[in-house]
Amino acid sequence: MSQPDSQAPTTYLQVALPVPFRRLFDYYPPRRWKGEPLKPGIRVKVSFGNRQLIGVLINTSHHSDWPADKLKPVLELIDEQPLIPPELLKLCQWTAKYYHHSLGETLQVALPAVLRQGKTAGYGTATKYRAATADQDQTIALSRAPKQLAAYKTLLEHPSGLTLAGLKGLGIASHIVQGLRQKQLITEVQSREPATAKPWPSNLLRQPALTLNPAQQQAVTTVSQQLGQFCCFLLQGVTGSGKTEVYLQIIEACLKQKRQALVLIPEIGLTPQTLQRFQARFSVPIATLHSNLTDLERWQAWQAAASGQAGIIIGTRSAIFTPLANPGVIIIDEEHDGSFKQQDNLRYSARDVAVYRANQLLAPIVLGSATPALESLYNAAMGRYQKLELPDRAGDAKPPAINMLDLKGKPLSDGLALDLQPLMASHLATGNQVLVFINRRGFAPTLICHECGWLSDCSHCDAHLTLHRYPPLLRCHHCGVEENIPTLCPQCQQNSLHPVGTGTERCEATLSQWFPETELIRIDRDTTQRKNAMQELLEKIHQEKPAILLGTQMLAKGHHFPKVSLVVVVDADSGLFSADFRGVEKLAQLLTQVAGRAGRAAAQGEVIIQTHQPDHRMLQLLQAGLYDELTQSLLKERQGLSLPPFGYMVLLRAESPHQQKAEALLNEACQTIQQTDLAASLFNSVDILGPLPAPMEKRQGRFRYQLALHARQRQPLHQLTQLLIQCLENSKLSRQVRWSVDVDPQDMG
Ligand SMILES: Nc1ncnc2c1ncn2[C@@H]1O[C@H](COP(=O)(O)OP(=O)(O)OP(=O)(O)O)[C@@H](O)[C@H]1O
Ligand SMILES: [Zn+2]
Repeated sequence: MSQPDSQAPTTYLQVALPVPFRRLFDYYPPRRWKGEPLKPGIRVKVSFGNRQLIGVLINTSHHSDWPADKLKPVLELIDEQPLIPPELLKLCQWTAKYYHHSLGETLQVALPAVLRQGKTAGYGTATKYRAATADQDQTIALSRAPKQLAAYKTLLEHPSGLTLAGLKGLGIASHIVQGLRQKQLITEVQSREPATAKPWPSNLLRQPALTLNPAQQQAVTTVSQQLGQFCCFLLQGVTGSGKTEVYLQIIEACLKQKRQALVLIPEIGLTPQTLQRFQARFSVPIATLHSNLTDLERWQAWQAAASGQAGIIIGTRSAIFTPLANPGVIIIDEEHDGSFKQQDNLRYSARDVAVYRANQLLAPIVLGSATPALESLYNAAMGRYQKLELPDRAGDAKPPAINMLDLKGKPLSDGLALDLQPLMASHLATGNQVLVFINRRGFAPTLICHECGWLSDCSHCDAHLTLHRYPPLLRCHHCGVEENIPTLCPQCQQNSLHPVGTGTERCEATLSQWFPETELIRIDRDTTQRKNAMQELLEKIHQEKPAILLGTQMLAKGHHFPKVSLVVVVDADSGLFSADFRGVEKLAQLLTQVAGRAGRAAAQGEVIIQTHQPDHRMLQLLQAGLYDELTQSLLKERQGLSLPPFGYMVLLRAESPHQQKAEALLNEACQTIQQTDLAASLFNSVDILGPLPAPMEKRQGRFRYQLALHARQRQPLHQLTQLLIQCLENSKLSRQVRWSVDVDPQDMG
C-alpha cells in the first residue's frame, strides 16, 4: 500500500525512538510516499502506542521481523536532507552500543532540543511544500476551487517542492497553500538552507600569542604536526604551567589550516575566565555550548559548528556531540574531572567518547591536566597515548610549598587551628589573598543531642540533614527535603542539641571574627545559585584586594587567582579512608588542584593542610610534590586487585520504593542467565558481585541495590551485561523497579 510500485519489495524504515528500549522500530514509508530517498539521519514523525514521537531514521531494509499487520506507516518525513551528519550518527550509534543504552535516548542527549522536538522552521531550515502524489486525478477534486487547482498544478511542476516565499513569487498566497494542506493534497518537508559560512578574518588573532617556554613549545609543535591524523596526547602540566597557552597555540595552528577546534571544559559557569581567554585571543567566531543556553541559542551554536562558521567550539560534556564541518583537533581540559562522566540516563564519559571520535575524525586529541586520571596515565604508560609534559610553572612562578598542620591535641575554632590566625594575618598584611578550602557547604554536617545521641537524619535517605544558618534550617543534600531546626531534642526533649563537624558557613563565623575588617568571599553552591552570582564573586576576587576566599571545590577548579599566596585545606582526613576504590585518587587530585591555586604569580605560594594523619603516605608524597610516585603506587594497588584500569567494570543499579523489589529484580536476572550456555562460559572470565545494597542504600525514598560486574577483558564483560539487560528488560518486575546500566562507573554510590 505504501509502495510506489507494487512490484518492488516492501521497504521498511528502521527508526530510533526516544524510548528506553534498546532496539530500533520498523515502520512502513508514509502513505503517500513517492519513492523519495530515505537517508539515514532524517527525522520522522511516527505514532507509537497512543503518542506521536519524533524519531531518527537509521536504516532501511527489505526485511522486518515483525508481522505485517503490526506495522504502521510513518506519519511524516520531516527532513529532506539529514540534519544529523553521518559521522555524528555513527558516533551516537557507537555510544549507545558501548554504554548499552537506547539509541533513541542517546540521540536525545546528543541533539539540541529544537531538533528533538521536530521543530526547525526558521532555525536554518526552510519549509517546502510538495504535491502529495503525482496523481493528476486529484485535479478533479479541485475542479470547484480554481485557485487551489492552479496552485496544485504549479506544485506538480516542481516535484522537489517550493517554499512559501517561492509560491508567493508565483502568485500563490499562503491561505491557498493552507487550503490544500487541509485537504491533505500537499505535504510539508524541512529542507536545509545552504550553509552560509562566511570566511574567517584573515588575521586570526585579536591579541598576540605569548612566547612559549621550551616545554610548551615542544607540546605545541608535536601536536600541530599531527593535524590530519589520529593521535591521543596526554598533556600533563603542573598547576600554573600554562596549559591553556598550549591549547591556544595548537588551536591557532589548526585554524591556519582552516580546521575547527572542539574544546571541552568541566564547567563554564565556574571558570568564565577560560572562555574569556579564548575570546580575547581569537577573532574567529567561537560557539559556546553549555547548560545555560536557551533552545534557540543552543541550536544556533550547533548550526555555527555544523556549517563551519565557528572556528572554535567550547562546551561542557555534551558538546562532544557537536557536528563539525572541518574537524581539526579535540581538546579536553582537566581531563580527570568527574563532570565529564554523566551520572544519570546515558552514563557516558565525554572524555572516552572524545577519544573514539577523534579516531573516527582522524584528528589529534589532547587530554590536559595537572592531575591526570589513573586510566589516562596507564594508557600513556602502555603507549596508547603520547605523553607531553610541562614540569615547571610558566613565567617566574615557583611551585607552592606544602606543609602539614598536625591537628592532634591542637585547640580549634570551628575546625580551624588557632595557629592559622597569625599566618593568615601575615599573608593578608602583604596585600595578598588567602584561600580557605573546605569541601562541605552549610554550617555543620549534622546536629546531635548530647543527652540521648539523637541525630538529625533524613527520613527519605540514609544521610544526615545538614544544618544551615542562612536561612536557618536542616536540609538533606541528597533529596532536598527541608525541616525546621528543633530547639529541643525531638527524642528526649532536652535542650542539648549541638552541631557536629564544620561546613563553609561555620568556618565563615570564625574567620569573620578573626578578621572583621577583611573582605570574606564565600563561594559554594548556596552563595552562587542566583544567576550571575558566581561571575560577580569572581570579579570581586579579581579586583585583587586583600581578601579571604572561602569555599568548596568550586574554588579549586582551573582558576587563576594571581593574588592568592596562602591556601588552607581545612580537612584532608575525611577523604583518606573512603570506601570507594577511587577515593584516594580523587582526594589527591583535589588537594593538588587546590594547592595549585597558591603562588601562581609573583608571590611565593604556601599551602597548609590540616590533618590528624600527617604521616599518611599519600599526604607525604603530595607534600614532596611527587604526584607521579603517588599515582604509581595507586596503580600498583589497582593492579593487584585487577581494578580499573587493569580490569573493567559495569554496575547494574536498581531502585524501588519497595525494599525487596530492587534486589529481587537483580536476583532474578542473575538466576535467569545462569540457565544459558553462553553465560556459563562467560562466568569463567567475569566476576559478579551482588546484588548488594548501594553504599547509600536509601535515597529519595527509594531502596537501591547494585550488581557489580568485573572482568579483565572488555568483551566477555559486555556480553554478559547484554544478557543481563535482556533479562531485566523482559522481567515483569522491571515495571516497578527503575534500573540502569553504568559502564566504566566512576562513582560506586
Ligand atoms: N609562556 C608563558 N610566558 C609567560 N606567562 C605564561 C606563559 N604561559 C602561560 N603563562 C601564564 O601563566 C599563568 C598560568 O597559566 P594557565 O592558567 O594556563 O595554567 P594551567 O596550566 O592551565 O594551570 P591549572 O592546571 O592550574 O589550571 C597564566 O597567567 C598565563 O598567562
Ligand atoms: Zn534526603
